[in-house]
Amino acid sequence: MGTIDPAFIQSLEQRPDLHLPTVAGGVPLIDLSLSGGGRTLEQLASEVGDACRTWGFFQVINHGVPSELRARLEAAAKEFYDLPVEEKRKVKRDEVNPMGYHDSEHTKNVRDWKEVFDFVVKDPTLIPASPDPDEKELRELINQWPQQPRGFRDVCEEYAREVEKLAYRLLELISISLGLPPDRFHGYFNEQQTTFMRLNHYPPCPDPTLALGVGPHKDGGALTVLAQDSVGGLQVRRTSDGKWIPIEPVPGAYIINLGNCMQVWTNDAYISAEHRAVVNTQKERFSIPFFFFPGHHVFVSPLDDLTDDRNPPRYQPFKWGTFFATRNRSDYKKLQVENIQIKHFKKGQVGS
Ligand SMILES: O=C(O)CCC(=O)C(=O)O
Ligand SMILES: [Fe+2]
Repeated sequence: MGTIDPAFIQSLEQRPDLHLPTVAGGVPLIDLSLSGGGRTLEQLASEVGDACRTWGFFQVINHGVPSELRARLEAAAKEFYDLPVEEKRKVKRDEVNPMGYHDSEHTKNVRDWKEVFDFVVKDPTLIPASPDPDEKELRELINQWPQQPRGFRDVCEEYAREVEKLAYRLLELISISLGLPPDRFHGYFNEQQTTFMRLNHYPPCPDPTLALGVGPHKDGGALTVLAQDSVGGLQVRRTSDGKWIPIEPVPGAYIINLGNCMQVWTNDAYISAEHRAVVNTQKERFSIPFFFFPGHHVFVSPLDDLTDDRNPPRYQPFKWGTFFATRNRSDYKKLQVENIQIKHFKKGQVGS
């Protein structure tokens, strides 16, 4: 094994097992098509609900996103990452504007073995000017587009529009599975959403036993729609026993995982599961998440419709914009404090 910069080295307990066995009965694969007539909408929603309760992760097929569009985006991402680093740094993100190219992201204060390109789906996107909970001023997140490869911006925007449709559909299925009206969550998104997309590139790593492509974390928003390529490397921590379980690539499928907001809205009925990505010595790997995030003004708290005296709210309300702005600051550079987490809003367990 080669040597790597100490900034990438994970603590002993976080170092990955690269050869996890495939498990039977892993993360469910759900067919979203109802056209065969085999199932009702309610039955489909109930499959989704079971996956959200047990895993917080599932994969979907027959999802409606054109495979040709996904292939074009994947090709554009590869072309972008093949450019010389000086070219990519022309659209480098900075502390003021977190959109663009970035090659030194930290998850939980250890550097990730990856480079990323981020763009917001609604351009510009408004967020609070600072992470201060009393901040009244807003600022704009604005996309930075590279000159090369040609057509990069168009394919990114076209893809985002298609995946957004899938994200709303999943939100409806989740609502139905909870016994709520299908559009129960829609008002939190619309034109004000802070959704962004990321093109992840994980280069081969000389010592994948020490580093991680992305360290263990939970996604922040409502849900993530993730395209992974055929290389593999994503692992989810199973809540029943804390074991890391690999998510096998299924050609053409999307991985759906719930974020922190959905766990809070459902008062812990549905799980926002921890996950990470391992790297390898041989192959570069690409993945493309769509992070479906509410508007900055949304106060996130357990839904009234899902709580009562017997199931009282487990979280204090928090403002999404403040949570987002705080997260963004802490993954930009190594901080001495833990990144903001929903457990910090859990009633009676502050700091646990
Ligand atoms: O690369 C992957 O499969 C997962 C990426 C991920 O979890 C993230 O970007 O939040
Ligand atoms: Fe993630």
